[in-house]
Amino acid sequence: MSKQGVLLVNLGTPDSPSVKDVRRYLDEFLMDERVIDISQLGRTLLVKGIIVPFRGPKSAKTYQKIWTDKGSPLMYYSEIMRDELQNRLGGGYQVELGMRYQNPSIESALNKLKEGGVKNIRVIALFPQYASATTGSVHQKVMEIVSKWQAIPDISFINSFHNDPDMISVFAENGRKHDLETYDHYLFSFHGLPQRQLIKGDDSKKHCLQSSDCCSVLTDTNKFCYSAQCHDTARLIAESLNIPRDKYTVTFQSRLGKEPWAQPYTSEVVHNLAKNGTKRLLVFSPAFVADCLETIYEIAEEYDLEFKELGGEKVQLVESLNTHPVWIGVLEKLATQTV
Ligand SMILES: C=CC1=C(C)c2cc3[nH]c(cc4nc(cc5[nH]c(cc1n2)c(C)c5CCC(=O)O)C(CCC(=O)O)=C4C)c(C)c3C=C
Ligand SMILES: [Fe+2]
Ligand SMILES: [Fe+2]
Repeated sequence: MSKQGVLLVNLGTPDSPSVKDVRRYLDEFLMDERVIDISQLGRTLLVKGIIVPFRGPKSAKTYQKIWTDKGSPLMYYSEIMRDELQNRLGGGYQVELGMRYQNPSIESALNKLKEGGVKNIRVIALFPQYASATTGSVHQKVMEIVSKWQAIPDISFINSFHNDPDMISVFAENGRKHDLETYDHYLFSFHGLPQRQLIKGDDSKKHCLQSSDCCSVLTDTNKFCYSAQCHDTARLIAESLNIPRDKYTVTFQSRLGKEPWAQPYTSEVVHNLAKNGTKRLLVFSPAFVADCLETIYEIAEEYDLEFKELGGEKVQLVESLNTHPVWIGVLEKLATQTV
């Protein structure tokens, strides 16, 4: 009997923390028209002329700080997710891992599934909240590759899983490991997105960024809004930990460039909280399923340092889903559920 195929896709990471490999990674990543969604000429000048040459060496230094003897955290956690999911699903399934940028490529993972003769493919982009720049880009790439195959099997895509109750419970459990009541305030810091992309993602053109709270409450009409899905994830984690609404803030980090991104910015909120006398800050980062540069370095090191310089005592990162068995159970559910 032929197997069922599962393709897990994460963002990707450089092959090594060398300047050359980081530049190659940034080039592929930022030349994606869904990530920097401006004209081809504008993107080429910006990415190849400015970001890759200048950001490459700076980024390489931060990658060197988080690199371990097992490699990039994003990669090794993703590999364990693949192996653990394969163990859970057993011989009736073939699970492969692809990265949207760099290695292993989505194409190589899809080819393994083709060689394995799978009868169908379930694509799971490892981003809880939908954004065109992440999940959308993964789905486009898969469709581009598979559209060239002679025999195209049944293919299904998971759009998002921002409110999965088991995923929420893992973030909550990881939060509880930190003596919640010893913190003055809690942040839910999500990866940012240019505001332009939020507006573009609203097909109705009636909701995103049209009023003060339109991107902070998830409804039927803005169900694909990245910001609204992030707010929903944060609300669910906060509710399961009994964190009152005035004790937490939803923020967006990792802004690139000068144009406006989803707000408020994590860096500004961290600064304001420190200046207003907040001493201990617990930070969840539920846009990521695995700890990576953006959590291990940006939150746990950079924000912690800046917070302390302004009078705060501690910015504590809550660990990500990583290899938690309940999270692997979520993947199993996403791989087998009827869509
Ligand atoms: C215009 C630029 C970017 C957009 C839009 C963007 C969206 C986006 N990214 C993630 C997840 C991750 N991003 C990571 C790193 C990273 N992101 C950008 C730029 C944009 N991201 C850059 C330039 C980098 C590289 C690092 C740096 O130089 O700062 C990572 C970490 C990868 C790792 O190897 O650890 C993740 C994960 C999401 C979820 C998202 C939109 C929703
Ligand atoms: Fe990013
Ligand atoms: Fe919105």
